[in-house]
Amino acid sequence: MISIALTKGRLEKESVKIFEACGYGIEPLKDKGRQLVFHDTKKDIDYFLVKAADCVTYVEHGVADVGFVGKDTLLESTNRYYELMDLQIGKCGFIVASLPEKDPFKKNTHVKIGTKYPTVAKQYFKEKGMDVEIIKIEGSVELAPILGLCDAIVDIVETGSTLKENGLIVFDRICDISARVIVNKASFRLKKKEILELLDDIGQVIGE
Ligand SMILES: Nc1ncnc2c1ncn2[C@@H]1O[C@H](COP(=O)(O)OP(=O)(O)OP(=O)(O)O)[C@@H](O)[C@H]1O
Ligand SMILES: O=P(O)(O)OC[C@H]1O[C@H](OP(=O)(O)OP(=O)(O)O)[C@H](O)[C@@H]1O
Repeated sequence: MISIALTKGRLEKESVKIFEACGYGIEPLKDKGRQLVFHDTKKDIDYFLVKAADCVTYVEHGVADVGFVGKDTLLESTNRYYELMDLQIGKCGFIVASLPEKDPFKKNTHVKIGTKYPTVAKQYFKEKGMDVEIIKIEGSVELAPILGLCDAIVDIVETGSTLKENGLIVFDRICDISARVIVNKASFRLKKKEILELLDDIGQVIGE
C-alpha cells in the first residue's frame, strides 16, 4: 500500500486527470463532497487532500509516501524528501512586480518587498546584491504596492490578468514553477517497487 498526499485547490483537478489517464480507480475523488481521504478502487493506494505546505509536512513525516505539490511550496520548505518528477501541471512563474513608477531596481533607498514567499524573495534579492526588507503577506499580494505597504512584490503569475487588472507590471521573472512529485526518503527504500511503478505509470501519461 502507498499513500499519496495531493495538494487541494488549483492542482487538484489536473492531478486527478493524471491518475485517470493512468487507469487508476480515482472516481471517489471526482465526486468527493467534503471527504479528505480516499482509497483507490483498483490499486492499493490511499489519497489524502491537503493544503500545499501540509503536503510537504505529511511526506517528510512519512504519513504520506508520495506528494504532489508545487515547486513554489518546495522552494519555501526544507528538502527532507526526494523530488523525483516534474508533473508538467500547475505551470506558472515567480515574478517581481509593482506599479510602473515603482521600479524596485531603480530605488536607491530602503526597498520593501511584499510576498507570500519570503524565502524565495530573500534568496532572489540576495543574489542581486540587494539588501531588502521582506514583508510577509498571506494573499491578495497585488494590493500591497498599491496601498503603499511595499515597493514591489514577489508573487506567482499565471495568465497575468491579476497583475493587469490591478495596474502592475513585471520587472523581472525569477523562475518557472510547476507541480512536482516528492517522495519520503524511507518510503523510497522500503516501497521502492511500488513507487517506481507509480512513477513509471505517471511518466507514461505525462510523456516523460
Ligand atoms: N495562478 C496561480 N496562482 C497560484 N498558484 C498557482 C497558480 N497556478 C498554479 N498554481 C500552483 O497551484 C498551487 C496551489 O495553489 P492554490 O491557489 O490552490 O493554493 P494556495 O497557494 O495554498 O492558496 P490558498 O491559500 O488560496 O489555498 C500553488 O502552490 C502553485 O504551485
Ligand atoms: O496570473 P494570474 O492567472 O492572474 O494568477 C496569479 C494570481 O493567482 C494567485 O493568487 P490566488 O488566486 O491563489 O489568490 P491569493 O491572492 O489568495 O493568493 C497569485 O498570488 C496571483 O495573485
